[in-house]
Amino acid sequence: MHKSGDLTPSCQRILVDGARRRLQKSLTSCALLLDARLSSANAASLRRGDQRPFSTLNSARNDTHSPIISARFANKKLPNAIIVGVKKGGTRAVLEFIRVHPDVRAAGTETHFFDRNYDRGLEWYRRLMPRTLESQITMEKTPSYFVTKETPRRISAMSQNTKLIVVVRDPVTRAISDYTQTLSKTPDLPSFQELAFRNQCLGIIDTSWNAIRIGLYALHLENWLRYFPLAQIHFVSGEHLITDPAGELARVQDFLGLKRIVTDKHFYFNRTKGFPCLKKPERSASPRCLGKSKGRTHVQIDRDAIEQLRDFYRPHNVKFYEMVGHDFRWE
Ligand SMILES: Nc1ncnc2c1ncn2[C@@H]1O[C@H](COP(=O)(O)OS(=O)(=O)O)[C@@H](OP(=O)(O)O)[C@H]1O
Repeated sequence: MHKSGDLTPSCQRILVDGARRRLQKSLTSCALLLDARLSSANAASLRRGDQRPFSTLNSARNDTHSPIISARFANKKLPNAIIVGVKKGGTRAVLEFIRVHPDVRAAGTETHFFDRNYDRGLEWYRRLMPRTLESQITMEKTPSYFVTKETPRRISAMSQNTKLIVVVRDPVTRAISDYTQTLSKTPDLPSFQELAFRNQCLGIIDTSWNAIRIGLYALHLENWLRYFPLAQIHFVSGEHLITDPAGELARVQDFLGLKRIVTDKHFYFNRTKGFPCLKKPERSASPRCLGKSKGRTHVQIDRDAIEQLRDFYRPHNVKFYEMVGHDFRWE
């Protein structure tokens, strides 16, 4: 056996590093084993219908398990900020752009926790989140939240401090984008006009059609303001997001209390795509644009129908501008 005094400093370092690696390895396998045991215990508890809030479950764990386990579990946090809408507003772009920031980690897929999966409980939701350091914020995006009646109350029950981001876009263009997406999945869909109007000659809009209803931003916002102050909701212009992504991202970073790290240096305009793209997305060194379903060519809608929709939305838009204190200029 060596005595450390017999060895040169570089040999000592090699021995220390080796010991540290072995220790690290055995701690990791120990933690993985316990992690697996806890996962199955937790799955059993969820099968039993254990719907206790996360804080209760977590503190129960902390009572009985080692600091290694607490650390492993503590690093999946419930989101601090959520992009709650609007569908086809540019929500994917905002999430992909903001997650370039080193202090942001995000769930990749839409969780639909607060609208479709609420019964699964907060622990299920937390598990969908990425692991984060204490200094990092956790985010997710599910655009349907903005128009789901129960969502504001449910998010405020999780945390009244949750920061909310809404990407808004001209409701007429948004409706056409929404229709274009549905048509791509359902080719025998009735025409846009058939769905948008109860009576096109009389200019009567069918507000029960989701593609129309989602664009009534003032109406939906009223519901959010019952649970959150306006200052806790940040609105991104879907139009500016395309023409000036760095400008919009600067405001998003300010709102989230982050240093402005995502800047114009992160974007380039891809002429083939016709949209701004990232030079270096999260965890990748090569440039990337959003997928084919983002930035589709829209179905052509006749001018009269568009004018009628503009007339319909105008008072709703004005009300929305007044509520948020910003004119988005959808004319
Ligand atoms: N950089 C960049 N690249 C591609 N697309 C961009 C970008 N910025 C904003 N957009 C706009 O995002 C629209 C899709 O919005 P969402 O991501 O919210 O759609 S979804 O609700 O998640 O389906 C999508 O709508 P369509 O153009 O109608 O396809 C885009 O206009």
